[in-house]
Amino acid sequence: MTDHHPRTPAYIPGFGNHVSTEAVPGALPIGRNSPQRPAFGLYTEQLSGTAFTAPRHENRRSWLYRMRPTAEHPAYQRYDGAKLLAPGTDDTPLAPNRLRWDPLAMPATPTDLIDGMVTMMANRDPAELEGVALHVYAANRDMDARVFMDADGELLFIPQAGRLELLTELGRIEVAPGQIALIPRGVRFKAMLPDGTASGYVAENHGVLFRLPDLGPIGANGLANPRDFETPVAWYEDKDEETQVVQKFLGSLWTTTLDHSPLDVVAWHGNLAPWRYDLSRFNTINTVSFDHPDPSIFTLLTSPSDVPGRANADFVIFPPRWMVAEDTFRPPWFHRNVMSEAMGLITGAYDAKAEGFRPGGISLHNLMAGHGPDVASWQGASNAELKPHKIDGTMAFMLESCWPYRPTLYALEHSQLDYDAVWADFPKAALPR
Ligand SMILES: O=C(O)Cc1cc(O)ccc1O
Ligand SMILES: [Fe+2]
Repeated sequence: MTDHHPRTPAYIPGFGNHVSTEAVPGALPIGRNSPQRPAFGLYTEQLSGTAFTAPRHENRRSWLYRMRPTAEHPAYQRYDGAKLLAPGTDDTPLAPNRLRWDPLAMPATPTDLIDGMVTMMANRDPAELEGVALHVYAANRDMDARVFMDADGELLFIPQAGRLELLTELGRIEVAPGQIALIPRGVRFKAMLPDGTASGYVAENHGVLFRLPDLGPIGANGLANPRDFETPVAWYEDKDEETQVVQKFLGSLWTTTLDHSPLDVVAWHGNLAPWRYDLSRFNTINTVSFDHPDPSIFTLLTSPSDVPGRANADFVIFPPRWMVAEDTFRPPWFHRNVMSEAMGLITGAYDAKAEGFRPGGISLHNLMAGHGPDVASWQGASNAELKPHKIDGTMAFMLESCWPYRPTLYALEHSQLDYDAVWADFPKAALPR
């Protein structure tokens, strides 16, 4: 067995670039994708992220040069672990209530990332190639001799505590709380836990690939800048050992066993690849005059739907920032949104919720649910002296979708009791007599 581990992973900067990378000199064919006899007897495989015929500016695919073809595998059988991952959502009528959850507890027994994932909510059927799911994970064991792969969508990892080392077919990514990482649909990977334990969120996108939002009048720069995304260089392991593959396909989990590690891609080229991004690089833009802009100003990634301007999913962050608005109620306003809002908190406190929204927790405000500042935050912001103030030491995110979310049965049974109470007893306005 050889483990090709230079000490620190190396990365190539840029978003959606056409990358060429080889872990062994001479492994990557030059000037053609599919030579008659690839170097060293490697196998050529194209991995598509868009239809072959997608317009050029949308088209995403990579060519992999691997030690064995992915096609060589025994039949998949149902996987009976990870009982809380992708169990399907509850389809009894869903009450239009606002919901919130405390962080997931660390499992009492050794549990790896696959078995430590819990699906909290989802919308649409993955087979429709639309919608998103939000999962949380809490794990305390490396993925040993097994890999995961999701045929249902790309996976956006949002660590909350503990680093992850994601060993993927296309390279190694280290990701810490405060960073995010994306693994494209279909890419196999295993997660190692350098800190022993790790917890966080995973946004699963069944729809069109996440991309950077248009910037409109903001101009050519700002928000997440393309050069801050980092794609790993080629890396592989040469392991002739039994390896279990767990696959999520059409909302269910399946497994097969290989006699080797499928993380055996020695070289690849293309523009479909994993990446990581440090949230502190986000160039946050906001008002310097008055009023609280719509949260779309904080969009880091978007997955459009077929309706212009109405996202299948927007991934939005709420980073540290200066608040300077004059004569303005500065936190989020009261609102009812036709889009559905799932939120998580990576660290610190969120400016619309004085307490109860904890790092690692989740809130859900589905379409048309009245929400906004809780009573304590409203009181505080209404009476605050409006000098420049830095919201610091915090990072929240929102996975906003045009499709209403349905919580899983587990989520419905584990939500906070009486979340509604945070909006109880606002004083009535007093009109002039
Ligand atoms: O509900 C929320 O907290 C998210 C949110 C934040 C904001 O600044 C404006 C609107 C909005 O939905
Ligand atoms: Fe909201």
